[in-house]
Amino acid sequence: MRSDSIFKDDIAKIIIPERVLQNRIEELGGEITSSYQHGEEVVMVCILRGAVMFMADLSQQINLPVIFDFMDVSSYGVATESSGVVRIIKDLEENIENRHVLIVEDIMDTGKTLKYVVDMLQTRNPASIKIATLLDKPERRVVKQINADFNGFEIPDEFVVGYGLDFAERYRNLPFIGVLKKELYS
Ligand SMILES: O=P(O)(O)OC[C@H]1O[C@H](OP(=O)(O)OP(=O)(O)O)[C@H](O)[C@@H]1O
Ligand SMILES: Nc1nc2[nH]cnc2c(=O)[nH]1
Ligand SMILES: [Mg+2]
Repeated sequence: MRSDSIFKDDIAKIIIPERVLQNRIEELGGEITSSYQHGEEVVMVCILRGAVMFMADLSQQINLPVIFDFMDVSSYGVATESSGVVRIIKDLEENIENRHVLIVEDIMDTGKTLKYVVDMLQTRNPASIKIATLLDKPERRVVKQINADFNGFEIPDEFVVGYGLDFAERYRNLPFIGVLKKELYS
């Protein structure tokens, strides 16, 4: 039995069902593939932990040689509001100098996490940096100078969970994006 059963009483509504999510990821993979030269190697940088599901599914839709790497940065802790202080918990293993980097993120909210990551990776002189985010909450943006090159869905300002996104580390294994019942976190 899948994870939807155990958590079904905690979810107020499903905003992106599994099939819709997977169809869009397939499209994104196509867009990303055609944005690079044929056969160009791409270092996919997954921002732990939220982007794990998206990285796994998106990478299978990219028809290019890809390298996996992982960076762990965290700004939320167990809260639903960003602290604004981004911490690096794990850095990349790869040297990205002169290589094409695709940052893979689950959600752009205030934009602070991505701004921090992009600025830091830029100092390592990659050939290019592009950003793929599954979700974007444009109403919440604080850092204005950052935009995703590829985005799956624009969503309203609601705290979402599932498909990698957590609340207090739970719900990451749901196969869809949903909104948690308010009484669980307020
Ligand atoms: O645009 P921002 O306001 O910076 O928010 C977006 C970031 O917040 C969440 O990560 P979090 O720091 O909660 O860690 P996690 O990925 O391990 O859940 C999410 O996965 C993004 O990385
Ligand atoms: N789980 C979760 N993490 C976030 N980080 C920034 N916004 C969100 C959100 O809506 N849900
Ligand atoms: Mg994250």
